[in-house]
Amino acid sequence: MPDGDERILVVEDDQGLRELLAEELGETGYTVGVADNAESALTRVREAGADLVISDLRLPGGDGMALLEQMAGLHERPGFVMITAFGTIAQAMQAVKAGADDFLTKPLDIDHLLVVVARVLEMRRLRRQVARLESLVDDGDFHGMRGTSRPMRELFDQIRLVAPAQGPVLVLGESGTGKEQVARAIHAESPMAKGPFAAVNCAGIPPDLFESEFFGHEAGAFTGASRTRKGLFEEADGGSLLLDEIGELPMAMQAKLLRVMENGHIRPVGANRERAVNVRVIAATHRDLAARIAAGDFREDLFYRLESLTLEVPPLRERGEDLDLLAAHFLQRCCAAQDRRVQGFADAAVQVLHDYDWPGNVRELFNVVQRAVTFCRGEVIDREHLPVRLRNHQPRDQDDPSAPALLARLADGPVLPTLEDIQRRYLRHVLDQVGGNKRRAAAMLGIGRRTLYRWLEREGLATASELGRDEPAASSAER
Ligand SMILES: Nc1ncnc2c1ncn2[C@@H]1O[C@H](COP(=O)(O)OP(=O)(O)OP(=O)(O)O)[C@@H](O)[C@H]1O
Repeated sequence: MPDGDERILVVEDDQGLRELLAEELGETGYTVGVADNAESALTRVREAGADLVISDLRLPGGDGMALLEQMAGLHERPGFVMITAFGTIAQAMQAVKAGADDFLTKPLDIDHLLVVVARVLEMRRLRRQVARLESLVDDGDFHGMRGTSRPMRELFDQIRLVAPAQGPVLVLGESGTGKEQVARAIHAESPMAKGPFAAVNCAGIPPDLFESEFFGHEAGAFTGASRTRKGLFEEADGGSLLLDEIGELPMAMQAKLLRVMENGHIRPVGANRERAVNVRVIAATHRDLAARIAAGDFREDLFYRLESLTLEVPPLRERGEDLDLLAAHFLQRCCAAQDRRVQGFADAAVQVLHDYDWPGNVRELFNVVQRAVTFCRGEVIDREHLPVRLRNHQPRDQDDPSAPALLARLADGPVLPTLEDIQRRYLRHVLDQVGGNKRRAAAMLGIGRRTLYRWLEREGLATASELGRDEPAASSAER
């Protein structure tokens, strides 16, 4: 029995038949709309959507076949049942060939009609379910993270590798790249998956509360501690604990954290005994920890304890086709949340999204799509629905007035250099500019560090082992 959620549009110019069909279908439990010509039917489906269209083959203002063709071009194509006159079986077959799900001949047998309607709607539900499941596989859904680009596939492989291993994991990446999602995926792939997952943002804890947040406290341990409270390590016992923004942890807490990670025991504030805990620590940061160490803000010993399993989450601008995939994914999510039916992005909007460099990464993209869905009143997100900062953004090359001058300098000999020559010279130039710092060089070139390593090795500018030595943040998983 239908629950009224399924919407059927009856397109019929014969008023008597139209009303009869609407009544029968309505009484059966469907939500029914009507139209008496092809044009208004199309407008209705575009604006309000429909799960099934039942249309007469002959209609004023365009025939049912043309309507069928137009429906096929819609993003969410409704099911389609064609009504033909008795004795026009050839036309009915033609309609099925053109994509109609079934046909009915006049005079209509209402019981037969209801069986056909139920079957077509059921088929449509199943088709959508299959498409959804296929998209989960094909769209590279890895524990809620979407990505089919090479850097993301590599990241998923690395997560599968580090998850079963013992020991802490360090997750590096710019803000909004999905570090917390990566931590959840590590937990889900690990032997501790059935245990709890706890997360804390170290930047959000007042310094005097750190110890009790991490290790808990006994009742009366300090003013305001009226009851005994478990700390994060006990909450995460048997599972994983994400320490987000680890770079913000005060030095004194870093020493205590290191101790717990080494001996697996905590002592709640005010307790006179230690307790054993079994927690997988996952630390994340967008900070350059090597620079924090150099500035005296981060303990080197803690860093070395954390960095043996390091994962780097690539920035969105290095993920190529994932931008479209994520935009479409967020569009679907936002439409569902706001109960809207926006079909997609106009070419001009896609261009703007691609020209932008996404400093806020995936989180920024989500916010942009959410805002666009709110501002867009029609079916398609266009340029004007995107924020001004995106529309006014100049792609990097045009941005840099020195680029033509630099190119001229690189190519200033009597013979024009090859592209490889230019690449080699440009690499040296960028390395000079950043004082040999490979992390910054990679960021400036807009490529991943491993790609930079490959280039440098190929150009004979360094060997793999040399490259590893001055890069404390490079992971074993990466090399
Ligand atoms: N690959 C992805 N697929 C789908 N959603 C994603 C993906 N990566 C990130 N997100 C979403 O983007 C948002 C930001 O992700 P997350 O909080 O994990 O980033 P973060 O790197 O931890 O951010 P911060 O540095 O600010 O702590 C979340 O809403 C998350 O669900």
